[in-house]
Amino acid sequence: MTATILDGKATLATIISELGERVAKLAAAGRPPGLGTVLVGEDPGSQSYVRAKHRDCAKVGIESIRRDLPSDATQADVERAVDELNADPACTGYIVQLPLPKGLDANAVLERIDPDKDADGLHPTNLGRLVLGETAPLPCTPRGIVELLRRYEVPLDGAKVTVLGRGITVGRPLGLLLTRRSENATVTLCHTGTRDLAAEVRAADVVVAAAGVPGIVTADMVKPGAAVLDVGVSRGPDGILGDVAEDVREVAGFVAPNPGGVGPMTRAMLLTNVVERAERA
Ligand SMILES: Nc1nc(=O)c2c([nH]1)NC[C@@H]1CN(c3ccc(C(=O)N[C@@H](CCC(=O)O)C(=O)O)cc3)C=[N+]21
Ligand SMILES: [Mg+2]
Repeated sequence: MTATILDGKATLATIISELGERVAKLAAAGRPPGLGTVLVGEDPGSQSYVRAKHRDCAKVGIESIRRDLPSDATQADVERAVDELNADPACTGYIVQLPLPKGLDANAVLERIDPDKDADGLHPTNLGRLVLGETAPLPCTPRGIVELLRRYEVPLDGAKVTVLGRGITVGRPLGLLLTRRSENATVTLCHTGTRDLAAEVRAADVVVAAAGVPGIVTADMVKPGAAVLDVGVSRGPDGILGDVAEDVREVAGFVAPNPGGVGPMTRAMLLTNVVERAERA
């Protein structure tokens, strides 16, 4: 058996064309959506993600507003950039690219974002709304994972999902999304304290690997036919290394590769959040 590829890159292209009409409507009504990004420092990975996000915006017709700050920017400098985007009517949604350089207080920055312009869904108010089941912008990577599974008709209702990683951008909010009544999955959230990771993965119909440990999910751990989504990003000398070993696709029913799987879906959901923010503004 060889797995069906969950092609995030192709799905991003589809979503970009779907969003075009909504963006045109907003522009015609005099309310064009605009995505802001705040990038601090010179990390090549972060720079390349931010570049890609603005390239996507150009394809959909979303205006781009970039605030690039040097790596020695102070907390006050970053907060000033946030205040400016909060006040800028051309910016309907924005993100602060994480991680911030050492010494900056990311939580204080996230809390300063206007929750109505929070395109990442990472403001504490919006995470709280997610917990409460209220409408809110959803974190992009978890939303992208759910959307990718939906488009490939991978069933979630009643499914056992094992998530590796409890970080605030992926694992923890993903557990909240998947256990909503609309998804109805049973979620096991694994982390460095998990006693028998292989057993937790082996029990799963869907595995989401966001541990950041190259090759931590191996073929012998995967239930035949399961869906395995690789969200791990480690940078090796030859490029991105995912969490999922190459031979998993001989056992799995579906594989979201890395690159080409969940990463582009994260960008697709950022665009979707920005359009939704503009529609609600
Ligand atoms: N405030 C904030 N929001 C984020 O959503 C956020 C963030 N900070 N910090 C970093 C992570 C990571 N992330 C990715 C986005 C796109 C790809 C992506 O498009 N990857 C391509 C390849 C990209 C490449 O080759 O460098 C792919 O997987 O095919 C990956 C990862 C968003 N993040
Ligand atoms: Mg994200």
